[in-house]
Amino acid sequence: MNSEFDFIVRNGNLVQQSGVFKLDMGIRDGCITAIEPRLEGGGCPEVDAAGMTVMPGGIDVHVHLNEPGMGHWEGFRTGSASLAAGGTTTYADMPLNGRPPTVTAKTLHHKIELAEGNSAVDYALWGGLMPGYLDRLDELAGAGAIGFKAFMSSPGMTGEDDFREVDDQTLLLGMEAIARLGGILALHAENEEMVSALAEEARQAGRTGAYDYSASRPVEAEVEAVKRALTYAKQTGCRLHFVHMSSVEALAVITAAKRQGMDVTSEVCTHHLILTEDDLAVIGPAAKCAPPLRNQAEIDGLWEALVRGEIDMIASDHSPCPTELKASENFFEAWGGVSGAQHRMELMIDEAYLKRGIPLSKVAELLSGAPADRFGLSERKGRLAAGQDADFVFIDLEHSYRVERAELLYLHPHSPFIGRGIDCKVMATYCRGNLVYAAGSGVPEGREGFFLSASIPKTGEKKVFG
Ligand SMILES: NC(=O)NC(NC(N)=O)C(=O)[O-]
Ligand SMILES: [Zn+2]
Ligand SMILES: [Zn+2]
Repeated sequence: MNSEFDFIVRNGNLVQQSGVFKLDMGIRDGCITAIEPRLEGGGCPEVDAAGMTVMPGGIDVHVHLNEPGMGHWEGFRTGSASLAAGGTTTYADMPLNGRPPTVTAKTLHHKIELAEGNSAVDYALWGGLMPGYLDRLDELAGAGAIGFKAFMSSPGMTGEDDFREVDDQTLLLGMEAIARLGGILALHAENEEMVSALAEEARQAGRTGAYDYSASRPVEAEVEAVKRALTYAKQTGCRLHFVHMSSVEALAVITAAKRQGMDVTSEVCTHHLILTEDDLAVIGPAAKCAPPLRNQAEIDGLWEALVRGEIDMIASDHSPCPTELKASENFFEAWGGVSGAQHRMELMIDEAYLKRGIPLSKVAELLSGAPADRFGLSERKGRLAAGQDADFVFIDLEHSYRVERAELLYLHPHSPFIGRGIDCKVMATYCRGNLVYAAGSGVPEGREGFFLSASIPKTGEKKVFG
């Protein structure tokens, strides 16, 4: 064999920033080294992608895989397998629900050890900002955290050493420190006093159904938290990323801040774009999350904002738990978090492209390109282009199917999307040129996912990988 490539992907419909084009892709040493209408083979193996839509590997910057300590909820093996099956080739794991949370360099390094040999795809790690750990932000940055995450409302775990929300002072000082490091602070933005008071009131009155839960976490709680965080960011110069935005009003506040020149981005989750509180009432606690599912008018508004370019990226916020914790009749008791890692890309292609006519190139930016840019991964990840890692996904746009429990690769196979029809399917996922998922055969045993270490730059500089 005499070829400049290890293999060629032939005749796929490649989703690129400027549109979708029928092209060949040459792969060598895990990278895309050429993209052209017709590549000379020279005898190397070829993968026939005719009829397939080829998306850049998905980048999901918001998942909770729960190791160490909580691997019985979800771990790197099962969580990363579900991501691979969903077309995600890079994920960023949140600093909580593991025990201990990722708030020191030592705990971050321990996570890397646990992921080693178990992660089907590449990954980055968030470090946590919480009270009492302000002086650990430097070491987390040094250990390669992709950014920092804080909760403005309770994260829902009650152990003494568990991750907990920031008080205003920690938030402000944390932003000061993170700005100095040139990092980004990701925020779960809900006003804790409002949501805990409303929850208490509802529980006391015995109002514990789906609509009662949603009403206990109103849009105002989100808007207030976003405004407060932006005030501190203005004072400190800290870059912000708002996770799982659920309301048009909060997004509008973020858009206004961007127009003033603030360095801030927003993420919206698949479930907030697709499911309503009426769905929560029908599906049950499998669809319980915080902020909660809202109504159809809010969803329509979110889609309009997405079309206007006011949503920067889509994440799953995969927050798994044992299925028993989703069984309670009382919506305040059940675990808050949606298992959604496996369907982010399919659902977005189905809803955004097939149903709403949003171009695939735009969908790919929301799923891959924009998160890569924002979190310093775009030298290697995020787009189908020569010089990038060979992370790509074959999508069959002709394949309709229904989500079934038996096909979920989560440790605990529940999802609010069970029973939902989807009009496209991930047929194969490649990470750095390796096949990490194929419909029919699943995820191979060998796990070669890499840790993507972000050395946090001074503001304005580019990140480099370790
Ligand atoms: N402890 C959690 O995993 N919380 C998560 N739960 C949700 N979203 O319901 C989150 O991201 O806030
Ligand atoms: Zn959150
Ligand atoms: Zn989360």
